Amino acid sequence: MAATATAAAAHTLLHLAAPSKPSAGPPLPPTTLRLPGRRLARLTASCSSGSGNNSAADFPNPNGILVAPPSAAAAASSHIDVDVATEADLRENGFRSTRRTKLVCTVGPATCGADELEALAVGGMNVARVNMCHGDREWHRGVIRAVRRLNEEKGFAVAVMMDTEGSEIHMGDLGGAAAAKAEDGEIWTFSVRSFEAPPPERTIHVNYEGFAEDVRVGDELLVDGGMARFEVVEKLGPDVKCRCTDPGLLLPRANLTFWRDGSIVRERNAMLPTISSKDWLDIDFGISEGVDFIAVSFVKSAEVINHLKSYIAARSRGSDIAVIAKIESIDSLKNLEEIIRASDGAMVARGDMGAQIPLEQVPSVQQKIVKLCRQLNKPVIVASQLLESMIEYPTPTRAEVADVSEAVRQRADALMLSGESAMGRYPEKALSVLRSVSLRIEKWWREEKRHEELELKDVSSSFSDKISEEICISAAKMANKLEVDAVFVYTNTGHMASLLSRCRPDCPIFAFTTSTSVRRRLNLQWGLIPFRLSFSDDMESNLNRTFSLLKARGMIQSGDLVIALSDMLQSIQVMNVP
Ligand SMILES: Nc1ncnc2c1ncn2[C@@H]1O[C@H](COP(=O)(O)OP(=O)(O)OP(=O)(O)O)[C@@H](O)[C@H]1O
Ligand SMILES: CC(=O)C(=O)O
Ligand SMILES: [K+]
Ligand SMILES: [Mg+2]
Repeated sequence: MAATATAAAAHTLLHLAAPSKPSAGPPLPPTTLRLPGRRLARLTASCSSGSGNNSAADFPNPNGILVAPPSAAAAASSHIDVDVATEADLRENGFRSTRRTKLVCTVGPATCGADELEALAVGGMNVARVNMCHGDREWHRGVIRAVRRLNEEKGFAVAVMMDTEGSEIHMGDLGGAAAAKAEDGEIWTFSVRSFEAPPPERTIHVNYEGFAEDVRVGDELLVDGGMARFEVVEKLGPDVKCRCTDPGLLLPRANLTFWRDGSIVRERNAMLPTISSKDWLDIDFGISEGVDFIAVSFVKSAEVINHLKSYIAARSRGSDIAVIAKIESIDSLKNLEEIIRASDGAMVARGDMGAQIPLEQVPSVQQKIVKLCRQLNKPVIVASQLLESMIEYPTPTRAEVADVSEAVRQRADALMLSGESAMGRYPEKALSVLRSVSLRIEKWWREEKRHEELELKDVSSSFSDKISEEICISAAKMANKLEVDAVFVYTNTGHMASLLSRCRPDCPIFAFTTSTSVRRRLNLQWGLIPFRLSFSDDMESNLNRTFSLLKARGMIQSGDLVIALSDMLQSIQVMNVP
């Protein structure tokens, strides 16, 4: 095999040495890539020049190697698409120390500029989230396109997630104000009337028509699950007068719940649709902008997920958008398993969840959802308030670091920043805290050789899928016992890569796929390093080509021990890189 590998390497290198564009530039020494920092940004900034407005134009990556655009399938045989942030991580830290936990950043006013987005990508953002609760479609379009441009021009593979607004009860947008402060004893008016901006003083619009009818004098009104509390003192037609009993900050479009005798009141509001008419328009927008994930807020049942999935299948003609169920309401907890089975992944949306169940139940619910998702082979994101204090301060609290550590220790696929990256003062610092805490806990876990005693139940329904599942379980065991450097998986749909990720092996998983969109979606899953590469069903030649391409970029070395799997052949091989 060594002989063929050398021949293949020579063949491929010939291609690399003769790029079709003179602009490829001289190769840069690998040591010029450093994470974190702005250096990479400046280095790659020149890459965009000359690509004009042709988004599919070839461009040299920082290593001087020509990288194929997604559409250049014919020319792709000697190309491999690698995320520049991951490549730098691999070069700097080696296989064993790459980060396994994925990072999602909510993009907002603090991070929507091209430079800020690039800084997040350099800092390890795997998925950019836009929240349709805030901003208008034009704003979101700008962000989605900026992320795409970053990927095309600078070699990142950041996926885009659109999060629906949902139709739970919430306040209006405060007429443009960033926040309002409610003080103890003040009387505020919550009204279903619409107001010209700015609304009268101490007046809040409520989006739910039935609000004034459903509440009763004496009810307790909670803003964002307890950021501020009010007691209903008087009802006057569409207006409800409330006295502030727990002072706090009111943020635009904050969630509202009302409580009676210690229980949350869910009368007609329980009948609100999960996907409102505005959400459907947003979903159409997301489909046309080609987002990778749609996260559905306030999911109540599996039915709504199935409905959305068939809508997407009919609308998006082949391009696959993954549907993530946000677990944040009492109903979603009641129907948890069927919802997760129907979805392509789940989010533990602790913000609203904490407003619907007692706070002390949130940690155990989180653990339960993370475990269930792992069993059902669905990626899971732990979200909200991970580093809340970093909205204002440059360092996290000890408790926040402990919370992040716990989510990493539970081996959630991904962690998410909300306000910290959307409107906080230190988005890059917050991301770097997630990154360093993830790396540290993952390392500690490996050093302690803690392979948790999670007995993985069968997930596959077809016999062929069962074979893939068993291969992945065996490969992960072998990888741990033989202490291999990486598992390579050649996968068309990404399924075998996710089955491997589910086993949470000690080494990273290099997932090779022919599809740009599959590659972006795999970016949400634990331990996967997705590459785009065209390959055949001849594993010998796939491996030789991959080895020489990765070696040429300094990402692997002769002698590295690798296990290789393929979902076409359902094969498993163990070998040293020649
Ligand atoms: N596109 C945006 N424009 C303006 N502000 C935004 C935007 N996205 C997020 N924010 C701000 O960041 C805060 C946190 O974002 P986050 O996405 O967690 O929203 P949220 O209102 O808590 O809703 P959700 O329950 O869907 O997470 C928001 O309350 C809002 O103030
Ligand atoms: C993320 C989200 O929607 C929540 O925590 O409520
Ligand atoms: K939302
Ligand atoms: Mg929410």
